[in-house]
Amino acid sequence: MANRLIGSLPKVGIRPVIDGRENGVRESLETQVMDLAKAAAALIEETLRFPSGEQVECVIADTCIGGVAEAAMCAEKFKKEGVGISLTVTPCWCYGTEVMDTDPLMPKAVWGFNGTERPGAVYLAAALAGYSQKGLPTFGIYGREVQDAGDTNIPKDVQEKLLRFVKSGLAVAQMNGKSYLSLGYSSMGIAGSMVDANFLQDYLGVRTEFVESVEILRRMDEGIYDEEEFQKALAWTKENCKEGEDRNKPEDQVDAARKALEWETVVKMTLICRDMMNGNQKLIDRGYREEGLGRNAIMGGFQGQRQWTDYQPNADFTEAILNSSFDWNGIRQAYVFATENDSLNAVSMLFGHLLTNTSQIFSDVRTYWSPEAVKRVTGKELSGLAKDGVIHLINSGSTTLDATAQQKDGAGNPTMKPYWEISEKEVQDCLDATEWPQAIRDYFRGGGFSSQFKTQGEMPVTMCRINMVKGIGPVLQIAEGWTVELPEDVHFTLDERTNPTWPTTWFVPKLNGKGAFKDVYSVMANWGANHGAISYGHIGADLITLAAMLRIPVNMHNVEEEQVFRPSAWSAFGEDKEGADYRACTTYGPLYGMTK
Ligand SMILES: C[C@H](O)[C@@H](O)[C@@H](O)C(=O)CO
Ligand SMILES: [Mn+2]
Repeated sequence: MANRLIGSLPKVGIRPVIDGRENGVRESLETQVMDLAKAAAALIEETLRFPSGEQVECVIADTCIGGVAEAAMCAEKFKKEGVGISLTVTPCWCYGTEVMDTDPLMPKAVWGFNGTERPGAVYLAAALAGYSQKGLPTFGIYGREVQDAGDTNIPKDVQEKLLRFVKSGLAVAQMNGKSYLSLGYSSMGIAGSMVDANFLQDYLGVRTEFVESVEILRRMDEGIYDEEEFQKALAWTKENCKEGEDRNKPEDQVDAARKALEWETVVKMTLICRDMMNGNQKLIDRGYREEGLGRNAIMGGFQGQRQWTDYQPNADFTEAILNSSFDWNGIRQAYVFATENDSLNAVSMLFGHLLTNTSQIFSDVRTYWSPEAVKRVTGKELSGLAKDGVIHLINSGSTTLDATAQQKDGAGNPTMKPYWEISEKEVQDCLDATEWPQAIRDYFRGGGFSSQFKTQGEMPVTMCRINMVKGIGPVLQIAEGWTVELPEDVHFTLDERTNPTWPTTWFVPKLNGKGAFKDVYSVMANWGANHGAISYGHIGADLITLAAMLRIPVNMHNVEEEQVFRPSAWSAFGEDKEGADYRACTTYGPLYGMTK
């Protein structure tokens, strides 16, 4: 599937730099230097893909770069090719500031080959000194073990840093120039839904498209959606989205005709919200060119509660389907679509999506259950990973159906996969593991249908959240952990106490005995907002690298210190990594704008 956003996907520029002394030195190194560049390109292209499924493409400079002229020619080529991040590689001494990449917006790294025949590491240190001196924070990569000259094998520790840098750098480059579609504005006074357009612009290069929810009504009333697709989608929905038990009070329950109307409405809402994000040629063909162009949105948010949901069916179906890796058109890249228009959680979901290529979970961080409290209300002991307590993650709406954990990895473990690895059977299993009870009319007077499931099985996951703090700006918090499956009777009892018609994920954070991670309770007590974005896998180290590129300090994480990979300049801000991170982010400020 092709990238559905306007513009081409960013490429990885590789800069083989070399000692410029001709008549001997340079000639003796040309092959080795270029071979290193090719080895790095091969690793990246063989390993990484975009969320759209497209291959990551590397562009190597036409020549080795021995001086400023070749550096300028390389920069020119990168501009023409749409390069979004740069990786400089070399095994030898080069002339630091003469060959550096001076583009202030380009995430950059330097890999200094650890070999002693030529002083690659000395160049690395000199180059990083230059980048620090010029205010261009750059990642330094240096393998732990000495390699023999001409060895183009990339050691595991170098691979890990190369790929971490490239994944995070490509995430930065993919966000730049795209939009956040804000449908409606503030929801129930949730601070994250008071969309901060300056944050999105200055830190991510993302513009905010504010659209009133009335636009959805206009398009429904005037038929500005693809009728043929609507019929197909409605039939698929009736076939695959089974209504669950109506848990409304009898006096709030509505008849079959009203429910049928609500199903039609929520399916139309899904088509319309998707069209608003990324357009639809069918609308252009019918003369609705402006609507058909879409808003180039890489993420979106639906205000939902209140106003709209006091009047119209809620967007739980829309949010759940858009966030999933499939719909009536088949298996496809997930969208990033937040409920309650929580734009900060949308950004957190987008980070996870761009780093893992998988769909995302949006949850309230709802309840901490201690083993004692569970015992008190269920009579049962928590055990296994859950033995020290669990956190109930649950929110109506925008959790991907992939979070039913019906997809399996090679070893048969529950997982959430990039869409191109998901089978038709797994899609059906995800759908069959989900029911769609009528929305609770106490909350959603206009009705609608909520996705109801529980995450079945243990999966490694990472919950993160961007929080906005006046006086600092954005901060990021990260909690790696696992989903757990509680015994059915325990799950039922706990779930019934809250909103059993919504999707539940039981979460256990990885504890390290320190600070916010000294116990499960402290993780919840230190969570900075009502929402968290949850992604498959332990991706905390990738998130830390990405945050540093964006100059967003990390206020809480449970990633092992040796995995923390930030630009080399961060070490100049002090030995205490957390404080240094804050000082560096404050010093460099947001990538695309100014803080004041
Ligand atoms: C009670 C509110 O209506 C729910 O939506 C609440 O659980 C929230 O999701 C608030 O973030
Ligand atoms: Mn919520």
